[in-house]
Amino acid sequence: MKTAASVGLLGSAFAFAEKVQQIPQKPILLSDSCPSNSILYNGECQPAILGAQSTTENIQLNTTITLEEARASAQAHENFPWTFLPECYSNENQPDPVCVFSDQNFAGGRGIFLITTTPLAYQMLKKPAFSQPEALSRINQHANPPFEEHDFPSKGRGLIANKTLNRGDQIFASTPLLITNPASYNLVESERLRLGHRGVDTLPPATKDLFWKLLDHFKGDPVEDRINTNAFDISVDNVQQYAVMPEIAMMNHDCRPNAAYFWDEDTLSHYVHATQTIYPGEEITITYINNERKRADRMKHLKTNWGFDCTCSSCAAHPVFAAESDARIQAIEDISEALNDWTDSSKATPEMAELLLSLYQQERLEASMGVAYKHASEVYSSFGDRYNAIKYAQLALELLHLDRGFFDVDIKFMLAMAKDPEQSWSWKKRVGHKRLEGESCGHAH
Ligand SMILES: C[S@@+](CC[C@H](N)C(=O)[O-])C[C@H]1O[C@@H](n2cnc3c(N)ncnc32)[C@H](O)[C@@H]1O
Repeated sequence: MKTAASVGLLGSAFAFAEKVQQIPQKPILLSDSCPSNSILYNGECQPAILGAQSTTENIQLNTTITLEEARASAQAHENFPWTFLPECYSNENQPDPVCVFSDQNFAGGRGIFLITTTPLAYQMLKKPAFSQPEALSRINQHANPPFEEHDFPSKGRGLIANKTLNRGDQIFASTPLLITNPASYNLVESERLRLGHRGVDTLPPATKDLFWKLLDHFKGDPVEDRINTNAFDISVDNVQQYAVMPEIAMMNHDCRPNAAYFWDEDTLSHYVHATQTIYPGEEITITYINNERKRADRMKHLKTNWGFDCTCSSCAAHPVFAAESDARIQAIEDISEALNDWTDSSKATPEMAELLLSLYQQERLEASMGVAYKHASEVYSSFGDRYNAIKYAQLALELLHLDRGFFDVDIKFMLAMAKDPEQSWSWKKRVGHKRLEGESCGHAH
């Protein structure tokens, strides 16, 4: 199940933008030992920003310089990490300036721009994605993709498989064209938009084309609209941000998807893998939402946050089938809760976990089954059943990796479980618990 902290399509940022108050500015002040408009980097004060002090009515654009001048200024400073002198804005609501930092050399020349504060931008430079270019050797390999673009009448462009994909096959792994910090919504709208436009202007030409090819669903400002339609919710150093990867932005939503994605903070990359067999001609889909909820709730969420009427098969199902599906979703929630009960009065049994797995499969929720396998592994462990605990830990590991990435905490637990269930905190925790009549014994075998 996707949590609030995991990656997901943006949507909510659009709603958030509407609520932000726009208030007058304050002069930019930087808080290190360097003079204003500079930053301590590599032991030297370097020009960090090209400042513009704002007012609600009027941005003082006369303080800005052309892109070529910004490039020349950046080049004039040895070891300056950005291709252009960053442009920044601040105000009372956002005293820490928000700037556009652009690096055209990032990811072998694909480029990237960050709209964020100076400390966070420089923090990002420490990631292997920036500091060890070889960390990206498996990323952005988009030659001979296993899919083709296709136009769907009800939902626009999407991707269809052009070869059989098996569970675990990588569909792509991409770095973002841009990462933007929600703090930018504290700026007055015209400044926020200006940073976005400036950022796009700084991208290398081929990457800029990828940006302009993106869908603008809401038909507002052309840059912000493309960000709102296509951005994913990501986390960098525990700060929630939004990122646009043009490849995954071509994938449509399905409440019962056949692919899953995760964000890897070290490589600043977004991975997409098949979670089941996908045959040539089938659309490759992801979910934009937590899809373990009832149909009306899913449809409302997609309409409110993404502005579209979901047309996937589980949204379009006959009311009778939709009601059966909703009942299974309710059962998934109830059983998961029962399996999570580790008190002495817990009613959890391995049979319950088997039912949970069956419900996930019946609901075609394979992409998020990792958590169900984890429940199964733990409940078998709690009754001292070593081999079933290992079997389900192995299955959990595969699916959790595909859905949550390399460093998820449950992955660590399942790795340990697969190795030695006897060392798990859950081992034999429920041995001796009463099981319902007709069920097999609750003792270790
Ligand atoms: C990230 S884009 C996906 C690619 C998009 N179809 C395109 O042509 O570029 C998200 C947009 O695709 C459309 N879309 C995605 N999934 C859909 C679905 N299941 N039903 C209807 N529209 C969908 C909506 O317009 C949504 O705002």
